[in-house]
Amino acid sequence: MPLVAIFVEFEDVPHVEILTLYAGRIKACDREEQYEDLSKEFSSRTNIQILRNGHLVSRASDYIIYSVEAAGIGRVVAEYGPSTKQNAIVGGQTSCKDPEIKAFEDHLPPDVDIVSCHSLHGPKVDSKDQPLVLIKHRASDASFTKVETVLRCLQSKHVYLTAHEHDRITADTQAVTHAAFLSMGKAWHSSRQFPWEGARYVGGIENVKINLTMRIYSQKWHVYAGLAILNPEARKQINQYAKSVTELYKLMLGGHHAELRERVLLAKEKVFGSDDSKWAGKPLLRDAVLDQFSLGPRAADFAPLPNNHLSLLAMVDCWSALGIVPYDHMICSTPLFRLWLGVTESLFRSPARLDEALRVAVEDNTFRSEDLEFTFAARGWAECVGLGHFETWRDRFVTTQRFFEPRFAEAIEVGNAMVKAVLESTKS
Ligand SMILES: NC(=O)C1=CN([C@@H]2O[C@H](COP(=O)(O)OP(=O)(O)OC[C@H]3O[C@@H](n4cnc5c(N)ncnc54)[C@H](OP(=O)(O)O)[C@@H]3O)[C@@H](O)[C@H]2O)C=CC1
Ligand SMILES: O=C(O)C(=O)Cc1ccc(O)cc1
Repeated sequence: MPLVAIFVEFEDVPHVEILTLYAGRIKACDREEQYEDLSKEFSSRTNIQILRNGHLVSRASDYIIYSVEAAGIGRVVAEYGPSTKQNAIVGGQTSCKDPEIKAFEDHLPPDVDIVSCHSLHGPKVDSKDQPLVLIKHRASDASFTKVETVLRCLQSKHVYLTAHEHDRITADTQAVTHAAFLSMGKAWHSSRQFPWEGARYVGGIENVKINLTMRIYSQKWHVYAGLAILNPEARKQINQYAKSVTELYKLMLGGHHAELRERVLLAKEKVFGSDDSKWAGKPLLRDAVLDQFSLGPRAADFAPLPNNHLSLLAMVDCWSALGIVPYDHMICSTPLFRLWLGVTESLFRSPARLDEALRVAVEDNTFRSEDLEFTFAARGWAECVGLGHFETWRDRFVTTQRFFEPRFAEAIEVGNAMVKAVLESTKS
């Protein structure tokens, strides 16, 4: 069965793996001006035919995947959708399904089936065993089976959801997780520091914060903007995260240790259970694994500076306020979310670590200004998402991206190695 993709920058992102892994015939296109370059690039791939535009791809293909910027899906489907071959199957790989499904419903002929998908992992992660969401929105069983047969080349774990369930879960997992990392990056940028050059950010938890922040900022802004701004479920989550950060920071500033402790422990109980029953049998992450992936140099006897872990305390406070139990979403979680939950867990699992963070939060003024920058950053992202301002979102992202850019080559390598090692070590 011919498979078609309308996208494409041929980078190592999940949907592009289909081009590598699927052995059947594929027709693909990018924008028309990319035609010559793409044709040259794929000239040696006998099963892949590059066409000039989406009309030519659509009219000749049985299964079409739209893999374009989420914000552009309406425009692109409006253009090519009416050219879809009779009785074909159409799907999308965008990170937010609400606009995608709307575009299909608005612009595809009624005889066309709709089955969407979403690979829940980013670049340089082997698609094998990672979650792949499949959405049988308007399709016969036979069409759905065809899609599963094609996508089986990814060797991912198929997760069956509706579009609405998909958006709700990815708002809880991806959007709010990204908000935390985007805020860390912005705060470090505002303080003009590469965190791995300072003593505060040493050790396993800090390596995760730094490496994942670099991973996000080294990618394309539209992926993160799309899943935050276009997902109708995401706004509330991102807003709550900013609110949690602000309120905890105020308690810290005011020296309200008892109140802060009570609030954090209550959140811990709601999220992790009163008898810690929500933890898995073993920790999601092990310090020994994380400790290896430092971007900065480390002397053997180097002691990390105390850290109140505002970003992690706020995460649990946010989950608690929204009634989110993150473990419920493991079946369709991204590696990034699992790592973030893992470091949160490692702080909250250890009463001594948590007590120390709460003590530092109130008694230690060393990092007040950095935490203030982090609070501003979280509020800034939330406001931007709330207003739905794509351009402001892009500018906020790109200026910080530029700041870190000289360090990306090294950071991406270390970050990829960390994600790979953690995925290996958590296989069971
Ligand atoms: N990056 C990731 O890790 C993941 C991304 N996704 C989702 O997949 C989608 C694509 O993301 P990604 O591949 O990273 O982004 P890219 O920017 O690399 O790919 C989108 C491509 O679509 C092309 N395009 C835009 N309009 C048209 C058109 N009219 N006809 C043909 N091609 C067109 C763009 O061209 P041009 O650049 O010239 O505008 C671009 O090459 C997004 O919705 C993203 O949210 C899903 C899972 C993971
Ligand atoms: O793991 C993450 O959250 C990532 O950042 C990578 C990513 C980005 C967009 C997607 O739609 C899916 C995965």
